[in-house]
Amino acid sequence: MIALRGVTKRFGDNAVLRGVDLDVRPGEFLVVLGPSGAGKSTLLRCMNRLVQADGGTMTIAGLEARGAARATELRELRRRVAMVFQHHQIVPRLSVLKNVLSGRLGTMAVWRSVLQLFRASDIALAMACLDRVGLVHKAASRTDALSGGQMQRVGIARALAQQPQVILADEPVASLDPHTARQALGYLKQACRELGITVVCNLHQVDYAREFGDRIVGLSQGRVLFDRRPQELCEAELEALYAVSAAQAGPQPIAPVTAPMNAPMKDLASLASMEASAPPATTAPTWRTA
Ligand SMILES: Nc1ncnc2c1ncn2[C@@H]1O[C@H](COP(=O)(O)OP(=O)(O)OP(=O)(O)O)[C@@H](O)[C@H]1O
Repeated sequence: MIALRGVTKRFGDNAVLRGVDLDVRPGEFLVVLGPSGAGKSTLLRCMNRLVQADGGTMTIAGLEARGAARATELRELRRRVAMVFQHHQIVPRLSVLKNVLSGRLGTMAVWRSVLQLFRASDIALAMACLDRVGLVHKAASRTDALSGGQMQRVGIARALAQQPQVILADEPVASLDPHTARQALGYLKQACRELGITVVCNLHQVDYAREFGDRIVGLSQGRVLFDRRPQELCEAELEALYAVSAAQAGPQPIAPVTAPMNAPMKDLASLASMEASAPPATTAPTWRTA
């Protein structure tokens, strides 16, 4: 489902990804562990083209990366690959249902999405996704009336509403208490098991990685340090993974992320325009239907 070969990315002098090779099978739940600054978020953003990789090849959900991306190819990628973010990126003033429905925008004509003319089948699907995360009873509530854990479940329901082949989850439980974190990861894992969705999930918590991951990859300084099944992962490898960052122990400024998905979304119309917009033309790879 996902095959990365020699993926590189640098920001100025900072070589963030230094030749990442990675294979993820369909329906697998892969956890990426690594110290702060290892390049975990950058890796996910390269995978769905929020950030342009400089080099290497990527095949994700049947789309192959070579050359510059066209808007239609990017739109197809965004349809097949959903994102779940640490801060959910949902629209607080909208209802829970409308937030989940925004996961359908990539499948709609732009004029329909601007007018928010959702089909009855989209609404039924969104309700089914809310049911999956135990939030049907909140469908009509304003999203800003929910708890952090519930908001993250809305984010997961929105990703599911996209009917994606792949979900990329970037530290989805970093702001949640242990109980709600396990609950959210449980819903993602369930999507893997029951719907066959492939999940790549960045985490900081080794315990959760062992509990939920089918495989755990350690990323350090932009390279894969290990690739293990949870039961194979040993303490020495974990120590090596985090020793690098301890040795570096200096302030590491996190530059502002320029990708639009990281900015708060104002309304569904802005979501629609995001879906339709292409990234700036660069020398980076394009997506082709395989
Ligand atoms: N848009 C950007 N412009 C410049 N540098 C960036 C940008 N995005 C990330 N970086 C840099 O890339 C490096 C890796 O950042 P990234 O967020 O991918 O790491 P991470 O492993 O996800 O860290 P964390 O666990 O703290 O989120 C950092 O040094 C960061 O400052």
